[in-house]
Amino acid sequence: MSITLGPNQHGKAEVRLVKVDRGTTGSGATSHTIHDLNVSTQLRGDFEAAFTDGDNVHVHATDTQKNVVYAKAKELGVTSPERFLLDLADHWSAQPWVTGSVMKAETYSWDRIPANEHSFVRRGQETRTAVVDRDGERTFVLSGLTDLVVLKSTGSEFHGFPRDRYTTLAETNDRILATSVTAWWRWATHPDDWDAAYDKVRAILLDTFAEVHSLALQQTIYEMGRAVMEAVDGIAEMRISCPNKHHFLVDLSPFDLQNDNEVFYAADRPYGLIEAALQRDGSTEPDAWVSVPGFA
Ligand SMILES: O=c1[nH]c(=O)c2[nH]c(=O)[nH]c2[nH]1
Repeated sequence: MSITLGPNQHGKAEVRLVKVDRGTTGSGATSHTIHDLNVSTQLRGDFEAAFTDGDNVHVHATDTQKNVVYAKAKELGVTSPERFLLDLADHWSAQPWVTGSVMKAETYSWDRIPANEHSFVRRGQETRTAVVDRDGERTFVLSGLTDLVVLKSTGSEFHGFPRDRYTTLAETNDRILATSVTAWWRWATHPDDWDAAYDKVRAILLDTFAEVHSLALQQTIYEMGRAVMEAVDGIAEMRISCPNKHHFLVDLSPFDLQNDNEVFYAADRPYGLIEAALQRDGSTEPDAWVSVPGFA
């Protein structure tokens, strides 16, 4: 009996690429565009020996394939996913032993937050939530939202934190700030129009995220909650939970390319998790929060 190797391929799956185009508008303001892709590459060709003999002489390492995604984003830009995938396919067709490739991309769409030219909300992501908890005479109403994914491509810094022998994080005065907001707010008095109230809170959360020049996600969260509670009297308390969706600048120097804050690796884990409760006049109703998961 002989066993033969059939079709095979190798590549890098789910390369999370964020490319920021920092163009300018007619008014001279800088208008950013986000290209947010999840790219997977596969190569086919004369690669049997790696499978049958462990001979890697022909293998284009999947790590190299990942690097090509980031380097081509810088060299050629990302105009459309199709154009970008064709560019990747062209690159690999020109390499030895490659006879074919499969390049795939998922693209995530972002809508601009009207407040400025560099803040975005991910399209069609969020869920509106509500809890009514009645116990005898008492009724608590919580409104909320989850998975409100927002990103700003500038206007965020993080520095001044303590350093010791375990600290490696570089200080930055210009980073991407991205998070997925989960927020709850407790009503002390009920609004006349629940839907309008929800829209108002959502809009304030987005505008504040966009407008606050952030020195930490902590500060942004607090300002978002504060702005809502200052604008909407009936809200007595808020709880906000935000993962810090880290975007790491890709080091393109090994490829003799400069990365001017343009090409990022969007890490999905681990992530920072920043949470805060805000109270009007320092008062809280702990019983109201029992059925809301995830907050300390
Ligand atoms: O906004 C931030 N807050 C932190 O507490 C923190 N910690 C970290 O590593 N990066 C950040 N960013």
